[in-house]
Amino acid sequence: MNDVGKQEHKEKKAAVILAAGSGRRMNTPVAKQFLDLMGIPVFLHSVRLFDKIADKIVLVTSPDAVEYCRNLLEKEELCAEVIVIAGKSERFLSSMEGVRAASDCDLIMIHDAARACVDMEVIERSIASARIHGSGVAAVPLKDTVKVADQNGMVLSTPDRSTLRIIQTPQTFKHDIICAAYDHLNHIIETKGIKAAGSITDDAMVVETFTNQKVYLSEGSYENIKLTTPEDMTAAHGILSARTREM
Ligand SMILES: Nc1ccn([C@@H]2O[C@H](COP(=O)(O)OP(=O)(O)OP(=O)(O)O)[C@@H](O)[C@H]2O)c(=O)n1
Ligand SMILES: C[C@](O)(CO)[C@H](O)COP(=O)(O)O
Repeated sequence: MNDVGKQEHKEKKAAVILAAGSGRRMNTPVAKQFLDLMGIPVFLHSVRLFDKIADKIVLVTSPDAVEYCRNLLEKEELCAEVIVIAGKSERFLSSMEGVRAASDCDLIMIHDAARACVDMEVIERSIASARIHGSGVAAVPLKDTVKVADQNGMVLSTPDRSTLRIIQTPQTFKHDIICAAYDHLNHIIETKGIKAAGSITDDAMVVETFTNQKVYLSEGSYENIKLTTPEDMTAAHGILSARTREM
């Protein structure tokens, strides 16, 4: 109870874990989120970690993998409420499904299952930023020089690197912000068709484009790589093995 005698509202946190992609660039017979990484499927690394902090986990996977994931997660001793739902053809559509399923929560953390090396510090910083600013999008400064080039490989310009960030997940938002953003996007798709959505590569972009809310970055980690091409599996194995040795 607080000092005016009202029941304190306990913050409810959801983790939406996106695992419905086809992993085209990994070029393996099994989609990358189901590949073995240190003895367990890639997506399970994120599920186990977010289970330490989330009240609810929404795993979004491909329609033909829903049963497989449900069976696998039933055998895990997870503390959070866990639901497994089917994703869609684009990341932002899978995310929209996940956000809907998590809409009973106050904070919604959206995370790529392909970022299996995320750590708790990154997650906590993303949550802390969302509590203060409404959003916390994990990001790191660029280490390399970036150039804008034309199709012939001729350099057009060199952007000021200090203004650029590499964007990761988790991307955490207060409920009202992310739900309003996806509701607006859904309305546009329903009225104008999917092409009107344009090219959306992350959830922050949905908030930037379809609300007047500012998006805030939180400190990510250079170890929080996205498993995209085959050499990323070797790197992830190295990162996770080093952590196991440190323990
Ligand atoms: N329709 C989609 C596409 C992607 N994702 C998820 O979003 C994350 C980031 O996407 P990306 O790394 O691009 O995965 P894929 O789309 O699977 O990879 P590719 O573009 O190489 O096919 C992944 O965890 C992926 O499973 C999803 O849930 N639904
Ligand atoms: C959301 C994301 O992981 C941020 O880095 C990324 O934009 C999604 O991956 P994609 O390769 O653009 O689908």
